[in-house]
Amino acid sequence: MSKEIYENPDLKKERQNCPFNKEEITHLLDGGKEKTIERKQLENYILSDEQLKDAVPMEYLSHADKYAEELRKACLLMHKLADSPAGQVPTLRALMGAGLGSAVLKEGNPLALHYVMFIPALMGQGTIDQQAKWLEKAYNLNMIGTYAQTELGHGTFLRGLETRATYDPKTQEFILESPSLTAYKWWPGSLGKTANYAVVMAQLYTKGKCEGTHPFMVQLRDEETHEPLPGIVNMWLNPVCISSYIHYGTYVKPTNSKLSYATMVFVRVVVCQDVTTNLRKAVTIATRYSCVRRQSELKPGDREPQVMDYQAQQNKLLPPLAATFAFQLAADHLWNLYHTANNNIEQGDLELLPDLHGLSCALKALCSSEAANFVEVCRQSCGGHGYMSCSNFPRIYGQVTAAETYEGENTVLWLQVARYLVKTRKEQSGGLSVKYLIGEEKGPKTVDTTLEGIVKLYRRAAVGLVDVAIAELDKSGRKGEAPHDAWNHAAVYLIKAAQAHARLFVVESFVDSLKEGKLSAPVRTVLSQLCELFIIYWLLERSGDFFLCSNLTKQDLLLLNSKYVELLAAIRPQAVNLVDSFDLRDEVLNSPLGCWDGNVYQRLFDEAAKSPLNQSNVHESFHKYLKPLLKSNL
Ligand SMILES: CC/C=C\C/C=C\C/C=C\C/C=C\C/C=C\CCCC(=O)SCCNC(=O)CCNC(=O)[C@H](O)C(C)(C)COP(=O)(O)OP(=O)(O)OC[C@H]1O[C@@H](n2cnc3c(N)ncnc32)[C@H](O)[C@@H]1OP(=O)(O)O
Ligand SMILES: Cc1cc2nc3c(=O)[nH]c(=O)nc-3n(C[C@H](O)[C@H](O)[C@H](O)COP(=O)(O)OP(=O)(O)OC[C@H]3O[C@@H](n4cnc5c(N)ncnc54)[C@H](O)[C@@H]3O)c2cc1C
Repeated sequence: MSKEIYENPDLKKERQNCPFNKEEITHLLDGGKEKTIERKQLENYILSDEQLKDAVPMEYLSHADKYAEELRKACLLMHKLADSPAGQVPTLRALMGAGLGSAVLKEGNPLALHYVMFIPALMGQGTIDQQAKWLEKAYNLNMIGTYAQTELGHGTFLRGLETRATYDPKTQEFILESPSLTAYKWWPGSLGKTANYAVVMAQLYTKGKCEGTHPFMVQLRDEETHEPLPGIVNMWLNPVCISSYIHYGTYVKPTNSKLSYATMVFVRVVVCQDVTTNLRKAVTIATRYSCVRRQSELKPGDREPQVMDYQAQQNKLLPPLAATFAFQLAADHLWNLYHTANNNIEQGDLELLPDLHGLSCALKALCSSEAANFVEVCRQSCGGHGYMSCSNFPRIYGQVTAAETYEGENTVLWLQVARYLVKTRKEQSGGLSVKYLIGEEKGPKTVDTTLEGIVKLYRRAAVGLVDVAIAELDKSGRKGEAPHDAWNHAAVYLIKAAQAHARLFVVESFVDSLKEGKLSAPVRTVLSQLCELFIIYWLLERSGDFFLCSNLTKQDLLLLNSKYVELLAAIRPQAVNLVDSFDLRDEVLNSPLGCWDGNVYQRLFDEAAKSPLNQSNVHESFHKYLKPLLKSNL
């Protein structure tokens, strides 16, 4: 007799009469039906392996045991690569990020940097000969690498890195040294115990002149014993410069000194997708839980309502739900730009490099900061149970908020974006994503609150805030301030302009994707509602920017507020169906609050029972500490 599959009755009701085809949205997010089939096959292949399951919850292991357990599984995953039904690269991409990878490696992947930065650095900056020598070794895992750039004293200011690589023309060797404590490489993932090689970013000195930061391949540990090589702590020998800038002792300048920063651009691009995956997990957990959880009294005398029926809860969860689509579509556009720019750069055409740098900084800073804020809202929307470690919100939040710092601290990246915007606006020249800055904004300044009218408002704010920042810079200049002081004193305006640019890109990506996409009418309807909700939400959150830069009136704002709450009510009935469309397996969500069946309370109880403290009625510490205290009559 087949066991009746439990489904929480409220969730069951939420799923009845779904007006759109969930699979159509799943395919849209996966990149097509074939990609969905491939993903599901890969998930089955990985998640069915009993050796990849945790015997005990990771939170109850020691630091060293956590490391060992994650390394065991990471190595097992690499052995499974060869037989993966999805092929090596799609499998690696799935295993490195917040999706399938985090379902197995909950504390992090000790081999992530090898694939996310070490190999991309070789591919992006190594010469053909160097790639021939190292790439096969790296792909075959005959070496494990990391990307060692950040030092104790410097992470942001790369021109201030202290590690030096001095070229000795006599021996044709580079001598790498960390001249001070603050020069010690600090933070690189896998550097502590896992990697035996590293791409080390160091200041290149040749003929007594500093030529700036360059990447060097350095062996860290003996390939057999894994012991650190002699002098590894403060002196590294035999590094090799990864790039072809030293010809017979003479330094040959690269076509663009920033090409050595290319690896960071790649990670900024993939981070946008990764934080979006984490946000999808958080929204799914919070939405399903909010339809299972019944609390308080909405209508006097009635049964306790689903907390999702409170407008306040819809206001918490539906904007992040909409954001998952907005960020995914924007990240897809950025990924396409990355490939176009990279192909051009390989042909020596660097024209798109500033656009790629500007946009990757903007989107990485926006998606990571917005996702971190939204994940925290999702956590809070689940009350006390959202605070539990087993809810998975603490881990999801930790992963997303880290992305606000790594790969370029967000504030610093916003200022990079502002530099690019001010230059484009002043020089009236620029590439893809800043066309709106070239020439004057055309059309009437009157406001219409249609979708197109709202997009025009975003464009006005993006242009207007750049002009406000430029006016501040010019004002400081007229007062005789040096450019660097004027820049520092305009930072608040510059960052606002950068953020408005990033929001415009996301809004236009969302709107354009709906225009271009081949969608069924029901899917187009629900995605259009999400799009309109999201762009009004952001406008209401940042209304000051729009008042400053357009003819937006109080009446317009009141109208948009009404439209916003109408959209909350319109989307509410489809919230569970929309998160079901993400097709995130319970193992990927890894949360008793978000499971498909909604059996929340039993799962919470089962999780609590796993705690070592719940294996006995009285813990031994009672007799050691508490009992003596109780008897001490203080
Ligand atoms: C197989 C796997 C595939 C996929 C993976 C799947 C999932 C992965 C998911 C997630 C990732 C998983 C794990 C990742 C975990 C951890 C990774 C984190 C690793 C790190 O943190 S590595 C260290 C990162 N560090 C930084 O980012 C440092 C930030 N600082 C800088 O970048 C620079 O200092 C700076 C840009 C802030 C300033 O540099 P500068 O002072 O040299 O330049 P200026 O400001 O003076 O500008 C001069 C000029 O140069 C232009 N410029 C600057 N940077 C770039 C660039 N990168 N590209 C192009 N152009 C650049 C700038 O615009 C100026 O131009 P202008 O014309 O003169 O104005
Ligand atoms: C989880 C994680 C993983 C990491 N992995 C790696 C890795 O694998 N390899 C690696 O090399 N590094 C790695 N890092 C380091 C990371 O790249 C740096 O922490 C990051 O670049 C920020 O630099 P910082 O720590 O020096 O911060 P700082 O730049 O010192 O930031 C401190 C404050 O100073 C402000 N600030 C700095 N410069 C400016 C400016 N010009 N204008 C205005 N404000 C400014 C910042 O906004 C911030 O508020 C990792 C970090 C984390 C958190």
